[in-house]
Amino acid sequence: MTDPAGYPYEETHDLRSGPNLHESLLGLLPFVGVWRGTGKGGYPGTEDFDYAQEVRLSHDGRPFLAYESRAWIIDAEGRPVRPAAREVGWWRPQPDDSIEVLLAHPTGYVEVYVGEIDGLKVELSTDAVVRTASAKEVSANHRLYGIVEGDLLYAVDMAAMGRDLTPHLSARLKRIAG
Ligand code: HEM
Repeated sequence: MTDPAGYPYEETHDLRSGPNLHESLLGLLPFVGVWRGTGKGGYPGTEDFDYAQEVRLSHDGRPFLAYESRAWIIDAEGRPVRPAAREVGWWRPQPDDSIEVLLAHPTGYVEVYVGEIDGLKVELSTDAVVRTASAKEVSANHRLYGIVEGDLLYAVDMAAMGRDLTPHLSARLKRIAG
């Protein structure tokens, strides 16, 4: 029995169950799911690092995807060292294959991206990065996501601490559900 006080609508990362995918999300269908894998990161002046990450892209039948990501630093054997970046937000595809993405971070940033969906590729550039007074200086980010051999690959370039866009992250994630 459902909890009478619970939220009454279903959300899913699995296209075989739950509400029908809104037709405006058809171009993003290959991205819907739960993904897990590892990546490498770095930035000038900081030590390179390895990380693991889980990303969930889900929908509730409306014309946007819910996006959640949790990452953690790993050692050379893949063991967790400490929790790292989290981000949550929304992917909002538009009728002309452009896309608007909003992301919020616990490190004090809110980002608005604009970009393009091109087949199995989504390319995003920040239109605005707003940060709290205590956050480090980040002025722009660029992200490229792609489905390659069924995996979710991405790379992030970041303009921070007075630098232009410079590689910060790249990862390959495998579908673990959906
Ligand atoms: C998978 C996601 C991410 C991971 C695992 C990650 C991890 C790291 C690590 C380990 C560092 C080195 C210094 C430190 O430990 O603080 C770092 C630096 C930094 N990261 Fe990330 N990060 C991620 C995503 C992001 C995102 C999305 C942003 C911005 C919106 C960001 C902004 C920064 C900044 C500003 C620095 C400092 C650079 C400097 O001091 O020169 N990171 N990150």
